[in-house]
Amino acid sequence: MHVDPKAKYRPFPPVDLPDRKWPSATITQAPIWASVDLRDGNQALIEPMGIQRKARLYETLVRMGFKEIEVGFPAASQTDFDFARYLIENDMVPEDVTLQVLVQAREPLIRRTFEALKGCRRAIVHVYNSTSELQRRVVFGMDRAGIIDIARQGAELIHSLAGETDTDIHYQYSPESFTGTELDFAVEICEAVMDVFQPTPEKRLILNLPSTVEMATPNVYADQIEWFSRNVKNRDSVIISLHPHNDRGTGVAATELALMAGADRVEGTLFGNGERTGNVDVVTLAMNMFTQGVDPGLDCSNMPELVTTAEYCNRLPVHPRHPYAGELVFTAFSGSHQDAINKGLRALRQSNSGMWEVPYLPIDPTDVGRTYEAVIRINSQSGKGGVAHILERDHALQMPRNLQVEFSGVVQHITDESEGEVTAMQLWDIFQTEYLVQNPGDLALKEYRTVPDTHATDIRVLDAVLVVNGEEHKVSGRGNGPLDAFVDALKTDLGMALEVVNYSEHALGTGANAQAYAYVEMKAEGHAPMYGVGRHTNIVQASLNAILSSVNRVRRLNAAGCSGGARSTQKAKEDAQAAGTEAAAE
Ligand SMILES: CC(=O)SCCNC(=O)CCNC(=O)[C@H](O)C(C)(C)COP(=O)(O)OP(=O)(O)OC[C@H]1O[C@@H](n2cnc3c(N)ncnc32)[C@H](O)[C@@H]1OP(=O)(O)O
Ligand SMILES: CC(C)C(=O)C(=O)O
Repeated sequence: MHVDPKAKYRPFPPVDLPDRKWPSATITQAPIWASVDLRDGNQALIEPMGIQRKARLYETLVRMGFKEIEVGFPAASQTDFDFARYLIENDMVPEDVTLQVLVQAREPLIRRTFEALKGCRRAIVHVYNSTSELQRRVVFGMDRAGIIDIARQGAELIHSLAGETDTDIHYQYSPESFTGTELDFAVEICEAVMDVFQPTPEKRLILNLPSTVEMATPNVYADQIEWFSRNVKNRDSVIISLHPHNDRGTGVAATELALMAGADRVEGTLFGNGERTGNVDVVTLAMNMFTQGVDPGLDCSNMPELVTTAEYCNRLPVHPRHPYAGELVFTAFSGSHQDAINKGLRALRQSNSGMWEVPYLPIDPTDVGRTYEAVIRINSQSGKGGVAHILERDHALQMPRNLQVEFSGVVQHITDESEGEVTAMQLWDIFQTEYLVQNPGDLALKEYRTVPDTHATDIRVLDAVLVVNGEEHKVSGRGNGPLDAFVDALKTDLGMALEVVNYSEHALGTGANAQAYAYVEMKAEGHAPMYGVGRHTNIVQASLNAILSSVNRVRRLNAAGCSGGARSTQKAKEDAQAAGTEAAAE
């Protein structure tokens, strides 16, 4: 059924603020943060937290550096009441942390809230009532004056109870559904509440302007906040607080623009848990500041622990793509990204500027307690850079470029067929199978010796014993060095034209037992150049092994009836078996 959106929804009217200032502002300092995980986050859960889960989350919030924490709605549920008591009676509120509690502007609920706070050193009592045109009409059936009366009466009772307690009470008022409230009315009702609480620059009233439902583009929220901030009286006696939700998926953007518009404080939750699409995600906000060089004043350096705690307490998962926190957000599967990351990380190691500059990695994963290990992962979208990165990282291989190209073709063939990921361990297995491990029918070098040629001073003779399928035979060749002589010996033995196209080597570690790797690119008759890789404590033997590795790969292809360049040995065998040939046989 087609729904005509024009017939059902109307556009949000713009705010009349032609000289708006916020578009030119930048965020240069962190706001006052208030966590509402234990209240707004909790009230939206399928299974609300009990005391034990609340306590675990509370302790995490304190460790992160939150100084204001809304711990519940004590008049609404016994658990929330008991939790406030638990924190107070067990002296779990650090000197610099203030507990905040929410209450509707209703007398019995307010009285019960003050009971929950008995013995608390300092607290923020947060009172709210809905002010939007829609709620006035359909929920409360009241005009503006009636709604102001609810707020004023609630504030008066709170003010009077605050005078009777030893707790240092701070006040917070929310014109709930602020984004759906006419701005002049929002100012009017807030000023009515200010008249009751009489805030001063020394003891400011928190005016929390919630985007209870996100109803418009983020710039509209910023306009609303700038308009309010300019028009409310005694601006220096109020703290303008944001409480954004995320219905349009732009809660973070709206918050950032509203901070540019002059807000002082932000209420939100870890990873954006909360009603419907959630409250604004304070972790993303904090990390967005961090990555602009602004200290957010919230410690997110152990992100895995924050994720584990949030998932445990909320019994909801954090999405693998969640900014800064998701399992996959520091991972690249695609080839060109891997290549750029690999080059960026190398350039970073060589630079000493200290500035983070790696393509596709907006932040250093170690800043949030993640490692580089999982940055590059391999599937069919991956290229040579990623493959080379993992083999260098885990096995210190310095693969020449052509070998990278060749081997990534082998890997891609496998990942294309499996449609899955190849782990770092599997990648190493594939590499070993392709280049380092003996297959049935492969030639192995048992021993060799070189002696100077009696006829020419610059020529050496190499005699070697090769083993194939357990049987030994001798080969001999001449050349201007051991490699050359070994290739000569193999040409004669196999009756095959062979030529070394490229050669490189490197040591792995230092000392007498250090291994060396040799990489030899060989051209065999009827085949594209193919690499061989050899490993040994003796560099000459490593090179000879590399030559044999390449020759063996050619022989496997020949046995499978194939010619060409990089192909998986496994695949060649499968093809051969399918064709009724015994690939591995001599
Ligand atoms: C946007 C937000 O997140 S606001 C926070 C919302 N959180 C919660 O609601 C979770 C906890 N709430 C509760 O457990 C319950 O709603 C309670 C215990 C607080 C109240 O329960 P009940 O007394 O059964 O009231 P219920 O919530 O069903 O009804 C609301 C009544 O309070 C009135 N009301 C609602 N909000 C307010 C308010 N902020 N101030 C004054 N009156 C209010 C409504 O108009 C309605 O009045 P009516 O009975 O005359 O129609
Ligand atoms: C009580 C208020 C601040 C609230 O939770 C909201 O508007 O979302």
